[in-house]
Amino acid sequence: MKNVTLVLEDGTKFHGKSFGYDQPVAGEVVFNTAMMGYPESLTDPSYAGQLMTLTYPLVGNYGVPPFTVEPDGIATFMESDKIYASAIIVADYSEEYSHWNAVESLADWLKREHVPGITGIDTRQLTKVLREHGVMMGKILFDDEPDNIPQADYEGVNFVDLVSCKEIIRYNEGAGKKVVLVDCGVKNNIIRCLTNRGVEVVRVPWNYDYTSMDFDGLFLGNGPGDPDMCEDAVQIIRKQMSLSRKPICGICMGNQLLAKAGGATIYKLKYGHRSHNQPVREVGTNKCYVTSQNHGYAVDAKTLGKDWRELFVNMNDGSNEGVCHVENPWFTSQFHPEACSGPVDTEFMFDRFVDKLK
Ligand SMILES: NC(=O)CC[C@H](N)C(=O)O
Repeated sequence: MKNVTLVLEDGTKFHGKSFGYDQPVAGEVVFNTAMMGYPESLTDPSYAGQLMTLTYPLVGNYGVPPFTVEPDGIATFMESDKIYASAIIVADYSEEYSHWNAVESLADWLKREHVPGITGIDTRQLTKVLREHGVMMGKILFDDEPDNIPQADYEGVNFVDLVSCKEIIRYNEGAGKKVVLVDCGVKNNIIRCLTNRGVEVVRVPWNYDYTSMDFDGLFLGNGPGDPDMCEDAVQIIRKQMSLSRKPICGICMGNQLLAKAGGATIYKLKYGHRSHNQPVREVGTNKCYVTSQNHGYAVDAKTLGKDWRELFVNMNDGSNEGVCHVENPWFTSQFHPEACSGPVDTEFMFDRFVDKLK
């Protein structure tokens, strides 16, 4: 195992060992406090451009599931077709693994996909630094090589364009109600949650103009990076809202894009929400849900358009967790009701949406 150093933008250094692909890398350093779910998180396209730190200390002990594909072309156990995170940072990589569904080790998977992984990092201390300073850019450097990689850019990069599908993909063709799914970097479980409810899904590229297509509802998926880079998608949503009252639902990036289309502005959170235990209250009720999250930006609820209101609020920091239109069936969540990984308490969001299609 080669010696490596994680160098943060402010000069803070953490020393560790490489257990993945031996290659220096730069990106936005973020932390996730979930206790499990590394196969799902690594393949979540929303992690593109990020070095993913896990605070749970023991990682790798349940290995990696196989990349089998279902008849509709979707991976059975993964959230997309490859690893999207730029690297993984852990405290204690477990070389031994054991799980009924594991076919390889995390190290072998990272090497095969050319993704760096480092271990021996005090990830809880690293997280404290990120929480105090705010999210930072960083580099993983090999101690026996000079630092010859540029610092990465995060803000100002259109990651959605890099990860979105390039052509229309159809699932459950002819099944019944037809849903246009805007792919900003959509996770497979959003597609599964829709097709399992008997709807046809037409997955379109993030900037595709679907407004003249024949469909029953619009679904705006998750995706990486700054939502302000997705102005084209916002314009198309606005056009759709001016044409019809068809149901619209959105998740994460989808919340941000719909809120933007309704007039709201977005800001960057100090250090993002990435975990399985974010408490969220449904506005106007005493119902609190435990949710899975992965986002670095948030909707500024004070700027919501006049016919819009907050649907969910984060009980830790009061940030927005979803919006809805006061009259039309347009509603979203900032959290991930599809979970994968994480709690499934809020899967009812898909039921609410499919119900509205009728
Ligand atoms: N998972 C997502 O869709 C994240 C949305 C956006 N990229 C953010 O970080 O806030």
